[in-house]
Amino acid sequence: MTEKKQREQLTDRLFAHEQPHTDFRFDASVARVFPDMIRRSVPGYTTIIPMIEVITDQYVQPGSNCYDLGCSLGASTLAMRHGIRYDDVTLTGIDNSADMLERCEHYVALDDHPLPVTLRCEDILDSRFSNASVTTLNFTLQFVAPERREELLTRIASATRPGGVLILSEKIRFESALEQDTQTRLHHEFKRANGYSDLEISQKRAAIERVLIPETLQQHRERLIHSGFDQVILWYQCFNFVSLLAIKSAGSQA
Ligand SMILES: C[S@@+](CC[C@H](N)C(=O)[O-])C[C@H]1O[C@@H](n2cnc3c(N)ncnc32)[C@H](O)[C@@H]1O
Ligand SMILES: O=C(O)C(=O)C[C@]1(C(=O)O)C=C[C@@H](O)C=C1
Repeated sequence: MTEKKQREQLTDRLFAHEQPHTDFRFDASVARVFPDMIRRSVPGYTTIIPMIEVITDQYVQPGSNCYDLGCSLGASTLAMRHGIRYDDVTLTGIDNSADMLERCEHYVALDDHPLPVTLRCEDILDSRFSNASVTTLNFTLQFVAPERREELLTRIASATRPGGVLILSEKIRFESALEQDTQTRLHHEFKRANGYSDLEISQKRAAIERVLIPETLQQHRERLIHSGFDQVILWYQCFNFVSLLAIKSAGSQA
């Protein structure tokens, strides 16, 4: 295959032609174009990934476990891997899409680093966590049913050591209708600037509507505290996409 053909195959054109509505799924066709899709769809994604390495480096503890939940193709997993400077730390990536994990294995193998990465195909609602120092949910919680989110965060918080963290990145919504409209318009302009057509933007919007349920910043903050984290810091925002750092203070019970 020519390089041009190869590039075209990896470009997200999944919503380029008019098609009947189906809910968005992380299937083989999405897995194939995912790096291109997420880079062109999520403002700040290309900043957040390298910062996950910086944050991991700051909070990882020797002899602990690190988790990347909803790891997709492993971009956030590999960022964590490069931030881990102890050889007695475990790093586990979990995703319930076999199509995503199959490609993730390939990217992990290509990444030249001595720390082993364990990949597990399972629903994070069924996963067990223990002795955690850094856990990442990079644009994953938004796909979990809202009524199951608190129980998941509570299990993560109670498995987190004192001084450990959760990095939580999410698409958010706004209480104010005016801000919601402005931020949504700016997000769509970002997509347009990245080459998506109006048809692609509107068909993708309809496909994710019932699958990706955004909440407000305040809902996230309050639930993280209620789940057992002691401090929540907004460390990144671009339009309606944010990343939070939830910290278990050094004095709290693990
Ligand atoms: C937007 S992607 C995450 C991107 C990735 N963390 C990164 O930084 O590139 C969301 C991922 O979460 C996974 N996912 C959604 N719900 C899940 C669940 N309940 N259990 C496991 N994985 C889930 C999806 O299969 C998908 O791969
Ligand atoms: O909100 C959108 O338009 C998106 O495309 C966002 C988003 C995400 O935030 O995960 C949704 C699905 C794909 O995984 C890539 C990006």
